[in-house]
Amino acid sequence: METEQQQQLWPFSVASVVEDMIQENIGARPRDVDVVASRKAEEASLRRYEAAGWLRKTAGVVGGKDLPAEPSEEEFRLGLRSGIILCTVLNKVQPGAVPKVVEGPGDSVEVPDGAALSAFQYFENVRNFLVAVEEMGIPNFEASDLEQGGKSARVVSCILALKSYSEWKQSGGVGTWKYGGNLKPSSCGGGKPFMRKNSEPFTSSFSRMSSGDPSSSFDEQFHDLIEAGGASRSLNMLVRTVLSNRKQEEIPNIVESMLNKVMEEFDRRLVSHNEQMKTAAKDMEESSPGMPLSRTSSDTRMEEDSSTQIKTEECCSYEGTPHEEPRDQLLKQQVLVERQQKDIQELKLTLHTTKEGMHFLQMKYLEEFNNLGKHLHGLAHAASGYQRVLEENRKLYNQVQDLKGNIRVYCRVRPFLTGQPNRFGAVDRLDEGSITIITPSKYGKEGRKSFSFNKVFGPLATQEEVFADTQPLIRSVLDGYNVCIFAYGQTGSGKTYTMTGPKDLTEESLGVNYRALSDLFLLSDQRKEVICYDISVQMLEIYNEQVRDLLATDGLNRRLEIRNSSQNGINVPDASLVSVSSPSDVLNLMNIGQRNRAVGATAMNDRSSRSHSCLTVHVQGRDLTSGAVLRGSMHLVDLAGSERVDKSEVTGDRLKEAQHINKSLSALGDVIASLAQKNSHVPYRNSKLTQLLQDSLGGQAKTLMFVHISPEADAHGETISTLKFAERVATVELGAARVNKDGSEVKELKEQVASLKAALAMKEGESENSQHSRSSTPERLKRKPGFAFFLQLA
Ligand SMILES: Nc1ncnc2c1ncn2[C@@H]1O[C@H](COP(=O)(O)OP(=O)(O)OP(=O)(O)O)[C@@H](O)[C@H]1O
Repeated sequence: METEQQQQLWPFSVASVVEDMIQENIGARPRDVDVVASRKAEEASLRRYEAAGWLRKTAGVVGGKDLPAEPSEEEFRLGLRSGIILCTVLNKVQPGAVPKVVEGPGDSVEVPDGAALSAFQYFENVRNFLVAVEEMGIPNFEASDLEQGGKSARVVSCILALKSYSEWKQSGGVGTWKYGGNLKPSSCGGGKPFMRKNSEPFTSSFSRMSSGDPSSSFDEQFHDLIEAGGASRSLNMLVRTVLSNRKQEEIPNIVESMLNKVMEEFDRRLVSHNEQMKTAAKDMEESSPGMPLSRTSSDTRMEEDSSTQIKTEECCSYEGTPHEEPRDQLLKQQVLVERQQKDIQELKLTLHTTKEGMHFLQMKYLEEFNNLGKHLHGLAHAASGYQRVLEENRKLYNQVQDLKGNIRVYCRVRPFLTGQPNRFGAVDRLDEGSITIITPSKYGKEGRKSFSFNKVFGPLATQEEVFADTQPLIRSVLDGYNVCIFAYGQTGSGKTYTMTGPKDLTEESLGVNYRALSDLFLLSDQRKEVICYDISVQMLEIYNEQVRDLLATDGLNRRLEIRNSSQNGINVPDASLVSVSSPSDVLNLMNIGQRNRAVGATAMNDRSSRSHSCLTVHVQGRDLTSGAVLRGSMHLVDLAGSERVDKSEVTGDRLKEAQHINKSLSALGDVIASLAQKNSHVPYRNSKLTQLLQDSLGGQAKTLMFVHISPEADAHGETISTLKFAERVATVELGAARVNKDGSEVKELKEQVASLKAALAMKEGESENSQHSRSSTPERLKRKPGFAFFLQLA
């Protein structure tokens, strides 16, 4: 029972430790045991035959008995049991060593009572022999070795030692006789041949075992020892095999060292086991902090119990001498079992508490998970709400843009160019929303004509101011709307300046194109957490009603087809589409495009363009939350010069170019006017220009046109025709905007009435000071607000 409990508590047993130790330190392995045993048996036989042969030769026929030449162990033992042969031989070697040999009944000797000599009488022979041999310093044996089950090997050793002594003596007996070079007769006297060092408790106990019962052999004692520790028979065999290989006199030291190693190993394993127990207990405590585990005390008890168990085990296994009362041992075992049971109960309780703790924690986690889930749900709801608000915001923003008018026309007056004579200007007056042009009179009297726009920019307006009204539309592009920005005007009126900038660009002089794209990249970057944008660019030219790719790198000037209503908003799929990620990318592309643009000389401006150029920016945004895709585009169109062509001046190619330009500009005007009037039919197909921009004009699209005016007086004609074109577009749209803007309509009407009154009053004054009115400085114009309304209404 003790052994079972030990095995339950400890992951090893005394037997396993001994077995491991023997295998590790002595090197005997179970599979070697058979080989070793048979070799040993063979050697033992040979030694026995040698001893028997020498005895036969020396003693001859003694007492009617003779030893077989090659006796078995049993025959050998029986032959010598009477001690007669032994004493006879000894007396021959050392005459008088055994003064009186008790003879056995033989042919020549009559036993008086007819019975065999008693065992006691024979024992006298053996004892006399052993005493004599001992006195001679020859290793002897136990009398019991001649009995059944005794060890004949020691008897053989003794006889062979005697033989060696005899030979030494026969050879003259010079020097000190030594048997095998390791016999120390003096240390083996007193009938206690197995003296051991007594340095440790365990070895002392073993010594006591050895000396306490002389009749018990080492093997029996060791067997007992191992059995007490729960050893198996195989272990016993293993130890026997290891020891039988040794000389008798070596065995005590071997056993001692072996057992020392066993003890060391046992201690080492106990320490490591205790460490493991401690670590496991620590892990348990860490896994359930705050639990009422009285672990420290439990641990301490465990350690105490462990040490108790070590002591008990030592006691039972090694100190269990025959002197110790079995009752005490039983009591100790009972105490041990009780303690272990108590510990098991405690462990069970701890386990139960831990389980409950875990259950509690599980419930708590579940509750927290649920709360988190609710939070997450709320957040998701809020996020979708935020998305809805964003979407709403987008719509409202673009509605505001709509209210401002989907088609907006701005007028920009170029300053007088440096070096040009500052002749009488064509512009009589301009204010924020209108411009008045001096019209040459048929009858020599000047007239005035005024035009209204969403905004009028004077000669001093900066590029930044001009762009300011364009800026809101950039956001619309990112919201998925299409935007068209046109620069309209006669050659040299400043179209390229507005759209691109002057030849030598500075930060201030950067045109609408660059600024629009800069804003586009800036806004897309600001939204990158919400929407991921891809921005790519195409640059096309329409020259003589043919569409060409200005970014073509193969040098081929292919004519491209326009395909409307494409899925991805790209109407000219064969044109180069270049992905861009910064304004400078776009600037480089614009430079390439500009170089490729067809430029022809005209009488008015040697670098004026006779083609429409269109920089198209395609924007595709993917909402990172919903995955929804938005597509918007922005066309930045630098139109060809709008001047009328005097057939007498240009012919041939120039004339052809001019006709195409006029036709396409007129088609553009028709389309915009139709859209503004919300006509059911919009004549997109009348020109390549309107075809190209079909998807970006009308509907939700926003159109912005910069109408450019040259201030020179000799540009009267062109200016008037330009303004008429612009007026056609702008007036319709402005009217529509007024009707649409319900809230502001009354206010605007009131303003109109006020302006009308003011204009009437001024008209009266003007007729009086007609001379003064000829001056056309902007300052003067600005002093007369409302004049534009008057003229427009007139
Ligand atoms: N607002 C302005 N301020 C200063 N200079 C200007 C302005 N507008 C135009 N210019 C200058 O006037 C000249 C003609 O302008 P620009 O080339 O832009 O005209 P355009 O209408 O594009 O002509 P074309 O139709 O031939 O391309 C250029 O030298 C330009 O730098």
